[in-house]
Amino acid sequence: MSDAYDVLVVGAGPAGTAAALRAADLGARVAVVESGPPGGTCVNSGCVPTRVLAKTARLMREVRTADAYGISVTEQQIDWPRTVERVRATVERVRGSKDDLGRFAAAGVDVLHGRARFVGPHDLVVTAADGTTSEVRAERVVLCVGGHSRVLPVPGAELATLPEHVLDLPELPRRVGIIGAGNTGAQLVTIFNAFGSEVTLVEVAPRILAQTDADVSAHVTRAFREQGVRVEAGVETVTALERTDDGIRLRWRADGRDEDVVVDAVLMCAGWPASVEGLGLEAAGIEVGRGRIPVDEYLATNVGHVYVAGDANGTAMLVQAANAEAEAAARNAVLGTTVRAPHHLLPAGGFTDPDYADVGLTEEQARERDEHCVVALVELAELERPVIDDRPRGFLKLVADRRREYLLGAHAVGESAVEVIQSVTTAMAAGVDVATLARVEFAYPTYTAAVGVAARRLLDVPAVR
Ligand SMILES: Cc1cc2nc3c(=O)[nH]c(=O)nc-3n(C[C@H](O)[C@H](O)[C@H](O)COP(=O)(O)OP(=O)(O)OC[C@H]3O[C@@H](n4cnc5c(N)ncnc54)[C@H](O)[C@@H]3O)c2cc1C
Ligand SMILES: NC(=O)c1ccc[n+]([C@@H]2O[C@H](COP(=O)([O-])OP(=O)(O)OC[C@H]3O[C@@H](n4cnc5c(N)ncnc54)[C@H](O)[C@@H]3O)[C@@H](O)[C@H]2O)c1
Repeated sequence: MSDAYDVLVVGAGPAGTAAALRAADLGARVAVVESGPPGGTCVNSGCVPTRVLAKTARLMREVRTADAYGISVTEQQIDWPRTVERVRATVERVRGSKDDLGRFAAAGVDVLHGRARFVGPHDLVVTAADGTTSEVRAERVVLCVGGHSRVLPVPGAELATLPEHVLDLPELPRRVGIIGAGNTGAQLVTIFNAFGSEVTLVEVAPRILAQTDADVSAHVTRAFREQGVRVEAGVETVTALERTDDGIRLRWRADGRDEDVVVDAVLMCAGWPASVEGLGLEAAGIEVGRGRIPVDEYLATNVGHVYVAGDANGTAMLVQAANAEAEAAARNAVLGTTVRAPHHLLPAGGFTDPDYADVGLTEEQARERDEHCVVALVELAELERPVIDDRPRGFLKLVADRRREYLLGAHAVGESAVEVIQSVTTAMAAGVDVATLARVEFAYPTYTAAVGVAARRLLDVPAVR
């Protein structure tokens, strides 16, 4: 005899947690199945640990320049076991403060610990860690299974460390090879560079952070190179990893030549396919795409009663997207399929050195739609705060329509880039026009003041300083 639910949610990361709580809130009988600790990639091996490492990296950089402020610090060295301990303790604290299990209990959501697998369109089997199984039946299913790092099909791939296992490195590697310069790879560059490791970054796309605005990507590339990082973008492919006497040889081909570097650790950050292995999608007739579970605009799969929210549908792999999609998927699952996936404004950024962030269209995308769109760029060095803080490098770029009325996108690189972009996002979400934004007073001295200067520049109004 199997338990029966109105809605079964698979996965308790950001998407699954939001979907289960919303579905329960709408009156459904809900269960969530999770094979690991609650919080998913974000809390346990993604955003949270990476953010703590980014803060550690920031502290290292600050300590290196402390002398200029008259602060003498004699030894700057990473104690890797203590760093790892700190990260793990913070993950615990975040899990505690989120208290997902407590929130599930309060909302009446049943939690089934184990791995879920479809055995029919409405039937799943949950296998617990001790091997015991239970059967579950559900009217509707919301898959929030997230993803995992892609392992490249190259000889020696097993020698690489995946980003989710970085904390398992036995010691701080003196030399690090990083494959892939998406958000994960770029953040790990900054972390290990600040920790004193020699870093080589290998990327197949013509530029690093290929999804960001081209000027942002160029700025971060320049900064990485100045910091001593070897940046190899536009390579043909990584060909092999080989064990050597004193490390791992990372081989790749570029411009028809074989290149290599010997390092102590290779971090493989080459993509993030959906976790569909062992999920039994075929038993439910659910189609799988390349590394993702395809959905329509309502987040429904080809099997109408199964929805996918979060990383697993491969649209926008960010916590903010997971939350918004989960809300829509839960409503569709409980109330009928009427709500479209909300993907309009998604601010995002990376905690590198320098930070970068964006929202909306890149300049390139905006020009493809209308070559007469208007762009204003403010260098951070034009403002006082970045100069005061010794952080004068970077910029904010605003992209507006040809009538200079509405913002289409914003791109920032430099100190506090993510927070600056968040303010622009708030204005965009509220439909604030450029003229209104240009009249807003910004507190002095702040990085966000760049928004006002850029808005005035879009209107060709000289900045008063
Ligand atoms: C290194 C790194 C840093 C990141 N930093 C940021 C950041 O700063 N900001 C940001 O917005 N995003 C960041 N992300 C992305 C963010 O982590 C994801 O977008 C987010 O976690 C997606 O949530 P999700 O619920 O879709 O999937 P996940 O968080 O991956 O959760 C999926 C859950 O499903 C469970 N599961 C899978 N299969 C099954 C099954 N068959 N049965 C039961 N349970 C199952 C898994 O155990 C997991 O707990 C980062 C990602 C990485 C890798
Ligand atoms: N701060 C953040 O918001 C944050 C941080 C980390 C990850 N994430 C999200 O998580 C998801 C996964 O990120 P990711 O960076 O792990 O994956 P990704 O898919 O975004 O980037 C992978 C990179 O690896 C490169 N690559 C692929 N094959 C390669 C090869 N053979 N050799 C060299 N390079 C190769 C790709 O061109 C790409 O640039 C993304 O959607 C990302 O936005 C977000």
